[in-house]
Amino acid sequence: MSNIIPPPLVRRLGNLAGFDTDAFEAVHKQEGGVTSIRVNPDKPPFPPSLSIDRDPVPWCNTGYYLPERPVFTLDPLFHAGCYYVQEASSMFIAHVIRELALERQPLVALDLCAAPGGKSTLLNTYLHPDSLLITNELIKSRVIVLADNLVRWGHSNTVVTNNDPSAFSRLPGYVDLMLVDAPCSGSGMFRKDPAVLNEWSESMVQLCSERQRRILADSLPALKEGGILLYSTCSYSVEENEEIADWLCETQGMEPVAIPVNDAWGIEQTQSERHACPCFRFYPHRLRGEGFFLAAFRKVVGQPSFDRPKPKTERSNPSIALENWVIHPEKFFLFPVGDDIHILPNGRESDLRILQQMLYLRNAGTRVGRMAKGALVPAHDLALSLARHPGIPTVPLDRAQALEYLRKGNLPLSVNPEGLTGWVIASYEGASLGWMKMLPNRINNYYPKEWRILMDNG
Ligand SMILES: C[S@@+](CC[C@H](N)C(=O)[O-])C[C@H]1O[C@@H](n2cnc3c(N)ncnc32)[C@H](O)[C@@H]1O
Repeated sequence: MSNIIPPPLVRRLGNLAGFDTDAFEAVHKQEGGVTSIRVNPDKPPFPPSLSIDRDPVPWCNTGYYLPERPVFTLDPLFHAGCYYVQEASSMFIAHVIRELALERQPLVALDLCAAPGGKSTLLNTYLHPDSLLITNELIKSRVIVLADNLVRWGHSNTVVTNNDPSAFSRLPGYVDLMLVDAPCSGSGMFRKDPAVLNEWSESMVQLCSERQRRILADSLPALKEGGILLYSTCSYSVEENEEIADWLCETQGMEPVAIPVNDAWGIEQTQSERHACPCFRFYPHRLRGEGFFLAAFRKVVGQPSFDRPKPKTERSNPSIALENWVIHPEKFFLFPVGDDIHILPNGRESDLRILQQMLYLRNAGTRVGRMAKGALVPAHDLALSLARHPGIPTVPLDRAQALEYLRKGNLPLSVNPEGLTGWVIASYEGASLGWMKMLPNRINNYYPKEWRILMDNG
């Protein structure tokens, strides 16, 4: 495996103001990259199991660098959605949201290329809690991972879709905020994943640039006039970055949006050639993070908007009592998906109907469970949801027991000294891992078999 940065890429980057070829090449020869996590502020606890040296990511107040890379699979809090392992540069989106005051009011947001969910979970945390997040992934196998990661993160105001970007043109002017974290040639990941180096070529950059334009042109009708587009890649190539920024201004009715940043962070600010769009480049020799690019835009062209049907009066379905399962059930409406009951925050019923008509939905809101013999059989998703009722009995497990639970193993009756019966939450350091059913002579482990960990303690 070669660790030599392709000369055509270095030559091209060498022409950019502020680019230091020697430092860039030197950092790619160093062993190991940077490990960072973003904690979930809505879930306890701040992960004590990770020796976080409390070295924060400068542009994201929930991001932290770790001194080394632990085996995350063996940390129960990782499975509980208490944090997400995310490359630090990508967390810049938290800063962008705050600088553009996007968290001030509820938005309809679309994360178009979303799997595995790093930026969607970030949007869940940073957008106004009454927002609706539509998180989309084209590739079927990847949308499963995306949906699982969002279940772990625990927010109920999210709809996961599995569509080609062109499907969103059926929803003209529907969204206030669109994030396009586009598939790219991946040069920003050379240090983290040297295998990407062998796949890189100039023709691949060209292909990616064409695909990025296609993805944007196909989906941008969904952004309303005045709406914000965040465009990002993990490529260093100007063809996939600044040139796309100029193309957006020239052909898609977008104007650039400036974002103030702290110079001490080491983020390189460039301008696109023709429209002087402010662009942000993250270089691993300038800061603790991998290669990343972001630019922000506002739609200024007139955009016909989707004719939304008048919302019907929305109310919870009184025939199913969720009082003991869901906190503030009056804030949600219920809807069936097959045999399952899901909840979505009130006020989003018409959005759900529209999205169900126009798109293929992989998940919507929080799956609460299904009725059997007049009682609710709770879904795993509810166990990880922020909407779960805090009064549900909990059985605290130590680390070894928690890992046994996550392997879907058998737990001894001794974990239940209080003799609880029925459905209980298996918890670790205050965080919910999933359901157990306490029977007089045994404990049934309801951890989903497709989620179970296959690793030994190591
Ligand atoms: C850079 S990754 C997204 C990473 C994600 N935003 C995150 O933060 O975790 C780009 C995604 O685009 C998807 N993709 C690939 N080809 C695509 C296409 N033609 N249209 C839309 N998305 C595509 C890939 O499957 C991949 O999940």
